[in-house]
Amino acid sequence: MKYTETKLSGCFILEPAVFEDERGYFFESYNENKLAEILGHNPHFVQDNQSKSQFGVVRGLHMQAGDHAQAKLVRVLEGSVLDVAVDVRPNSPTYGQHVAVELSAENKKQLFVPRGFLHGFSVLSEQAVFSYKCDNNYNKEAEDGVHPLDPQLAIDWRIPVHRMILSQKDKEAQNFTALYNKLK
Ligand SMILES: Cc1cn([C@H]2C[C@H](O)[C@@H](COP(=O)(O)OP(=O)(O)O[C@H]3O[C@@H](C)C(=O)[C@@H](O)[C@H]3O)O2)c(=O)[nH]c1=O
Repeated sequence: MKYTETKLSGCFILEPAVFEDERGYFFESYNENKLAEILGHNPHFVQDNQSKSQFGVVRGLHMQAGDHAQAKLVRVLEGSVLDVAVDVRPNSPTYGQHVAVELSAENKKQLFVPRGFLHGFSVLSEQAVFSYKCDNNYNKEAEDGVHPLDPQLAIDWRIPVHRMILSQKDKEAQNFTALYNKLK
């Protein structure tokens, strides 16, 4: 497995070794020991999620607060997405910075998003099936987020604004300053 730490400490791009032969391919989509070696700690994943979305969908930016914070190991089973992680760890030197990585069924890349990050993705292909592991359970009351088009974050989702499809919750999400004031 190849891996690269992004400019945001603890946030890693993983590239599993893919074995191809006349039947197709094989790869380890998750290996606890290898991941623990890369991260230097062993996240205990307790929930797997899967969603399907059409072109232009932007899901995010989401997080769960406090004791309900979640680290996520994310990948794409069908299509391609631009996956975005924003560092909102209060004392982090890269606070407010983000990384954006194209994840696809084709490139089989994964992103490990630590606790204390906002996370979201946009769908670049006609459809995309997105899959992720979480190290803490879903808790509706602990959900928090920031509008994906927040001007301070200035994320290029690589989708024309008039084609973006957002949930009602995401359309109504607070701005980055409001989250900052809550977390500080
Ligand atoms: C996230 C989640 C949602 N749900 C329910 C609540 C709601 O009725 C329905 C759809 O939820 P949402 O609109 O929040 O789904 P979605 O916008 O896909 O939310 C997800 O976005 C990505 C970017 C993330 O990082 C995830 O952690 C999660 O926040 O599914 C669960 O039952 N369990 C869960 O873990």
